[in-house]
Amino acid sequence: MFKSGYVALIGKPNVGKSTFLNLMIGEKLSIVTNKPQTTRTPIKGILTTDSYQIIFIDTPGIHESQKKLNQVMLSSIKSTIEDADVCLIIADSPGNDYIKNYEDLLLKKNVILLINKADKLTKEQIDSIKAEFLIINPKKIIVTSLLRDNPKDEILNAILEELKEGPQYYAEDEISTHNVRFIVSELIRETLIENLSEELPYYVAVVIDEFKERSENLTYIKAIIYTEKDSQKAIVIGQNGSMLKKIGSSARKKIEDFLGTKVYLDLWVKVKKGWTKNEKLIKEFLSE
Ligand SMILES: Nc1nc2c(ncn2[C@@H]2O[C@H](COP(=O)(O)OP(=O)(O)OP(=O)(O)O)[C@@H](O)[C@H]2O)c(=O)[nH]1
Repeated sequence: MFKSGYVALIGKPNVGKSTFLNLMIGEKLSIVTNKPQTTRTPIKGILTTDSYQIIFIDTPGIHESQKKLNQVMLSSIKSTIEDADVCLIIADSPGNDYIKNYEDLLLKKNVILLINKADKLTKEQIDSIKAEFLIINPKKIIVTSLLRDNPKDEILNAILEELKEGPQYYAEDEISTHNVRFIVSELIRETLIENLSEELPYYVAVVIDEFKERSENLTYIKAIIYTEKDSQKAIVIGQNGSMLKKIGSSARKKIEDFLGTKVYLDLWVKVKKGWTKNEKLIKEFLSE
């Protein structure tokens, strides 16, 4: 019997959703950084074997803020939960009040609770996390450290127990339905996050403007970094262009690793005033 289904990854910012996806899929599909809320668009990772196909959807970290940008994220989380066969909630500390907002939706779903970062948690903390999630009645609770342990098989078995017989939705060699351009734009955004101070990355969007395979060994990529204000543009560029140069060289190496070719990366910085408050622009910038 061939099993298949969609698994939604849910959790607060920074709990380890991207680390999880990378562990399960083994490819750098979703960006991993130590700053919260770096995942904006759901990313699908696909795991296919002879007997099952699991499609993971990475949701943006759940956030309480009412800002426009976050409202777009919240509705995307709810629709991801609705469409999912299994909901995998990841928590890394007590304080998960947000779950009450999703109680009705989640009670109708097969929920697996993954308590991550056990390497840093006390027994009391683990118990209080478990207690907080009782209201949504998880089918299974896994306590682990995604970084220290290798819980891939344990998690897979828990997911497979909840999945039903189903078709193979995607070809075996597809690991993501996101196109290469999107992954490249995420690698550039990851580099921006690594290099800029706390706040700024949330006002920055990356759009791939040109993507050309000049030869078998060389890819030309022109990417535009949009900021909200002139002052932010100046920070991204840095003194005499030093910051942009640093970001460009570090992002280029990541993209070369990912594509397996040499890359000519042409980075431009432009100001799009107030884009994080404009729903149309948010959708345009964050779509695949
Ligand atoms: N100590 C410890 N740290 C971990 C573990 N798993 C993940 N981390 C770290 O937690 C941080 C956040 O991990 P991510 O995978 O980016 O988290 P995320 O939930 O995808 O974050 P956003 O996409 O920003 O919401 C990174 O610095 C990880 O290295 C773990 O088991 N133990």
